[in-house]
Amino acid sequence: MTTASSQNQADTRINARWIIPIVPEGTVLEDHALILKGSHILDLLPRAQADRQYQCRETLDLNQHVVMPGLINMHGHAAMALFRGLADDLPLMTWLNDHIWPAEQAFVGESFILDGTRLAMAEMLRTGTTTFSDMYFFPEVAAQAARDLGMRAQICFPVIDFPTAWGSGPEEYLRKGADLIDAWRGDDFIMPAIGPHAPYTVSDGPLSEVRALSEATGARIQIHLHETAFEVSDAIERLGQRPSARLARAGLLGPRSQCVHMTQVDDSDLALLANTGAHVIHCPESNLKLASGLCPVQALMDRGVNVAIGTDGAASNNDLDLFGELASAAMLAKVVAGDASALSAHRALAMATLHGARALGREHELGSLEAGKLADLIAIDLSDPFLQPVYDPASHLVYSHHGRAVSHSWIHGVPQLRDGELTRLDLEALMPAVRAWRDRIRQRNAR
Ligand SMILES: CSC[C@H]1O[C@@H](n2cnc3c(O)ncnc32)[C@H](O)[C@@H]1O
Ligand SMILES: [Zn+2]
Repeated sequence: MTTASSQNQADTRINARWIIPIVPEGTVLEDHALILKGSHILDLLPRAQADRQYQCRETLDLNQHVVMPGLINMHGHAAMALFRGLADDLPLMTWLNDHIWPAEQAFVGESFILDGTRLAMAEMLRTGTTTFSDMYFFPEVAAQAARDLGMRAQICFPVIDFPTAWGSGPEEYLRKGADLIDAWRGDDFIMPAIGPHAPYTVSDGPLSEVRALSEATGARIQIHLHETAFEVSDAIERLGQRPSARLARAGLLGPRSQCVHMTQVDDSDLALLANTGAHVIHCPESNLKLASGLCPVQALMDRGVNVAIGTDGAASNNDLDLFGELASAAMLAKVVAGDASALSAHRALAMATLHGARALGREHELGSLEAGKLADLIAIDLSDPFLQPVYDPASHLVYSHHGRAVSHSWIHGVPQLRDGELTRLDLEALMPAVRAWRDRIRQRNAR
């Protein structure tokens, strides 16, 4: 007989209709319980066994829900949420040169970053993201905002050849960035990283400083790479080599590198990525909207390249719902590979969780529901009539679902979303600031 005193003590027990732990891939557990203690997952086991083994402070019955690891949005520019819908239906270089960079020059500053990042974090939390990667100006402000809220974030400080509101050029960016890395060393939530913008905006000198800083500190490097065919053909014409080859020669491709977009991939690129252990971050909706191109996800995975997923900024997507991104990714992968079995629903879910954790170098503690890992998880309510009947919850999560059905989330064991309501961020209180930015930005555009 089990007595209360022989039971293990824990904080939270979640009884879920389905649990998709991601590891082993393809698994759907029914009528299991997840046990949380402090910031970690203590156990994942059948409910009857949990009754015998654990006494928990609180128990949550999620009988119409799927529980899975929190999503990891591996690429974005969070504060660009304030530029959502500002410049649509344009190709990348026109969008950047004629619209986005002038708007950033006019408006980006500390308060823009704080308000925009908070708006983006609210949307990401509401749609199931628990960890995000950001590459934007005033990264110290974004880092503090994420830490204050309790979201996990890789914060990539920008390196770009021209002056911006954040600094006068690469030398200052790298100096401030090294301080950022020092400031957050050892933090569980904030992972400072280096964000050289793209091969066409960062020259060889700063690129070699980026490599040196990454080698000295272990910081990851995230870069927009092979986003368009023009980027590649222009580099071949001007420099006589593909951007991927230039980065490899500069020592920038390796297990700490995250290459964002990769819509142009030939055999030499495949070999470079596979041989160096660099990660690819796929942003399907941004690639579609800017007509940039299509990433050959299945071919990359077949060669053993780790492919994670990101939304990019809300100005080129135009939302931060990673579940929507997964639907786009899964369907595009099939067309690109000419194979309906490419990027299955379960593999897509792994791409948004475990593969992101791998790119961050935190696969041992994030990205799957396993005892000993951090308690970053979400619940999705599948009771909606238009999600019936349920044969395989993974199918609905990827093909039939949108992020608004996410009902609960925990990060580091702390509840962030309860019955669809954010617990630690007052979205209503943020709205006046968002409207004020809209008015200012609209006024300038009307001139
Ligand atoms: C130097 S901070 C980041 C910089 O990148 C710009 N940006 C946003 N989306 C994209 C994209 O898809 N490709 C290239 N650059 C992008 C953003 O506006 C910032 O200026
Ligand atoms: Zn981007």
